[in-house]
Amino acid sequence: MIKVAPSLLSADFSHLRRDVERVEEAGADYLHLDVMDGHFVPNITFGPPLIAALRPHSRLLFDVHLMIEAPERYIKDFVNAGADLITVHVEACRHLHRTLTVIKENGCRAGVALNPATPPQAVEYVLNLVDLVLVMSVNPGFGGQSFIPAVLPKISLLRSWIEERGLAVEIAVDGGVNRQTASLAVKAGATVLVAGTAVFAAPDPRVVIQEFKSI
Ligand SMILES: O=C(CO)[C@@H](O)[C@H](O)COP(=O)(O)O
Ligand SMILES: [Fe+2]
Repeated sequence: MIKVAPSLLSADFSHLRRDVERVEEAGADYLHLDVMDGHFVPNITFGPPLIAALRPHSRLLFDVHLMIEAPERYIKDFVNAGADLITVHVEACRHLHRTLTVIKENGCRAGVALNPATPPQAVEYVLNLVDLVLVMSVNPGFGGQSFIPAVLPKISLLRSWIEERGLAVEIAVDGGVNRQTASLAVKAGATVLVAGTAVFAAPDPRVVIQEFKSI
């Protein structure tokens, strides 16, 4: 069954609680929280206080996508804020194995993200440590960009490694996910669809979420 993770980046920032409740009622599985620091990516969003403020109002799995340099400095803050899954970028971690271990030791699920130009081999030796691999299908930093189809073979290769090793690792695809690209990503082996614009700009998010879940 495909899981859907609406990205809060495309919500109405003056009505965040309302929008979170809306996607939860519409059948979302995760709430995808894009944290950006203005260094790793050219944009700044929000941090632990906002996540902590939303936490009491939702039972969704809080999926925190850290687009920040040296994320190991902030793992505890995001755990305390209520993250259930913390995903770090392979490009932002000097000691990826250690950072993923720290996330797990803090009782959180661990994810690792790959930019479009990063080869899948970059996560080959940590696949046994993670719960999720996040394949970026846009260059991170902004919502509303177009899906880069060149990442599809990367999803397929990761899926084959996961199957060969008998691991229970989700593959999420993030960026430019809409009706067409969602099908391509699922065919390639993705099991989690992150979507901002497609969900929050839709007249009825429920229709989109249910469509994605039934692919
Ligand atoms: O991490 C990111 C962007 O860096 C994503 O989570 C986007 O927020 C997805 O937005 P859409 O491409 O679906 O509008
Ligand atoms: Fe994201």
